[in-house]
Amino acid sequence: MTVKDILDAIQSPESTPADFAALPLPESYRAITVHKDETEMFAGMATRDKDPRKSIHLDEVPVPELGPGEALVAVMASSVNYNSVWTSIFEPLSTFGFLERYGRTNELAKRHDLPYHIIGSDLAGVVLRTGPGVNAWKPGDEVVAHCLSVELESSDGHNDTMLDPEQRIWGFETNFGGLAEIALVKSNQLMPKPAHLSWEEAAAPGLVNSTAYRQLVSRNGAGMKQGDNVLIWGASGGLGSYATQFALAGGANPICVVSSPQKAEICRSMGAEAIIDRTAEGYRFWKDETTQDPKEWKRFGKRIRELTGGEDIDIVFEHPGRETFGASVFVTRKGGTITTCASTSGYMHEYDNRYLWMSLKRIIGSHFANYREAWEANRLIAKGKIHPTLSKVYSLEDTGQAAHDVHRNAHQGKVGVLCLAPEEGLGVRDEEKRAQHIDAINRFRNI
Ligand SMILES: C/C=C/C(=O)SCCNC(=O)CCNC(=O)[C@H](O)C(C)(C)COP(=O)(O)OP(=O)(O)OC[C@H]1O[C@@H](n2cnc3c(N)ncnc32)[C@H](O)[C@@H]1OP(=O)(O)O
Ligand SMILES: NC(=O)C1=CN([C@@H]2O[C@H](COP(=O)(O)OP(=O)(O)OC[C@H]3O[C@@H](n4cnc5c(N)ncnc54)[C@H](OP(=O)(O)O)[C@@H]3O)[C@@H](O)[C@H]2O)C=CC1
Repeated sequence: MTVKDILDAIQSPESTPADFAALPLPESYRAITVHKDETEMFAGMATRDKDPRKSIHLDEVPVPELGPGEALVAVMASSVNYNSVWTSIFEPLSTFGFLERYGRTNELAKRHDLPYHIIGSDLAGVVLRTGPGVNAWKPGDEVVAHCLSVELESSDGHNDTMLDPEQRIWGFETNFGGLAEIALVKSNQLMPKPAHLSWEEAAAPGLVNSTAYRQLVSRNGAGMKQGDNVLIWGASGGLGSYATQFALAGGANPICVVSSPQKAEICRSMGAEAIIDRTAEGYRFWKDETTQDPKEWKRFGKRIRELTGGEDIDIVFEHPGRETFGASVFVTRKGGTITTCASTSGYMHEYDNRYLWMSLKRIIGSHFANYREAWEANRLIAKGKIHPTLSKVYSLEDTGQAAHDVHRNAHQGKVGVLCLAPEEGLGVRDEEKRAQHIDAINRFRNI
């Protein structure tokens, strides 16, 4: 039995759940990994020069043992998230520390502590096997998986599953991730695959869409409302391309920040009107490595007022971090919210706290999404209210190049990876709904 037999079953319209259940599992499969004995390979290099193509490998690995409440999924497609870039450059920490820590928690979790880390936090595919106690899913189900892995043995996470003390991001803080032909997930990560999308389109939104949903829309995040002015950094990037759609769909007014005319054009085609090209306008929020320039914050704020008819920002959708955070706090209106989920340009932020307390602003930390938020975010994709922003699609072999593109900010929207799927465009089950949304689905393709 090989993965080829699994693919044949998936591609045959006659396959039944019983056929999938009867398929023997292969002994091994191909997976994208980083290696524990290479964690020092970039020591001393500048972040920008660390090259994921050197640290990312395609290996043949054994199929992991299946535990209670878990599922093995045949992965048709996955996508590149920035967390895989962080893993591949071993910043801010080597992710092997996460696997070791997880491995110490219980007997079954020891499986995750290996000398290789199979990365990837998105997938679209087909359930192969479910472990004891799984009733909601069965072999043959077409699924996507969100990346929240929780144990839920502590009451801390019972109201909001992101608050579980054993909260981990699958494929980043756990092993057996989605950039592979087979993945191991907890069955509570599974959600129905949107029927009008191909495998690679369905695999693209998961992580960033759910994150943007919590950070911007959910009451656990900024709780955006109609008419809000929302400043969106990287508005055509992974997170930003979904934040922009949520702002537009929710009756808010996105002020999109991008770094090229081409990216400005994509935002315009999504329906945004207020767009700032940060490269063309040359903002330099830092005079040097240690000194910010409040005059530049003001110039940026003035530009926002020009675009909004004199209004300031209700919500900042933050993730660049150190480079932009001082400006983000400054341009927020009295009582407004800065919501942050990352620090791509540096995590030691500096801002003028007088503008925060005197104007009663709030900073909200946000991370991925709880079970329910991830489900709601996927539901919006399935309903055709929010669309994938897939631009380019790579083969599993070329994942290193795909991660390199994202690291260098040479990509648009989301970058997809074909795992078992032999070509793009497969897996669409609802052609009628697809036809209704085809322009939006293809908006980011091949740009
Ligand atoms: C969905 C996608 C998401 C993304 O893409 S996010 C971007 C990628 N992710 C990242 O870059 C995040 C990477 N993660 C990290 O950098 C680290 O993960 C953290 C900095 C978040 C945490 O580091 P840690 O080493 O896990 O935690 P500590 O708090 O620095 O150290 C743990 C020790 O500190 C003790 N401690 C914790 N809180 C307190 C306290 N309040 N008072 C005193 N001690 C405390 C603990 O007990 C423990 O101790 P003991 O080492 O002895 O076991
Ligand atoms: N905590 C969480 O749950 C999550 C955190 N993240 C983190 O969020 C960050 C962004 O992820 P994602 O959106 O997928 O990445 P992308 O690279 O796809 O998009 C980020 C965009 O931000 C803009 N940007 C990058 N650097 C700067 C800068 N110095 N100043 C201003 N704008 C900048 C760029 O757009 P442009 O050049 O057009 O301005 C870029 O396209 C990563 O660090 C990631 O790890 C992501 C998802 C979930």
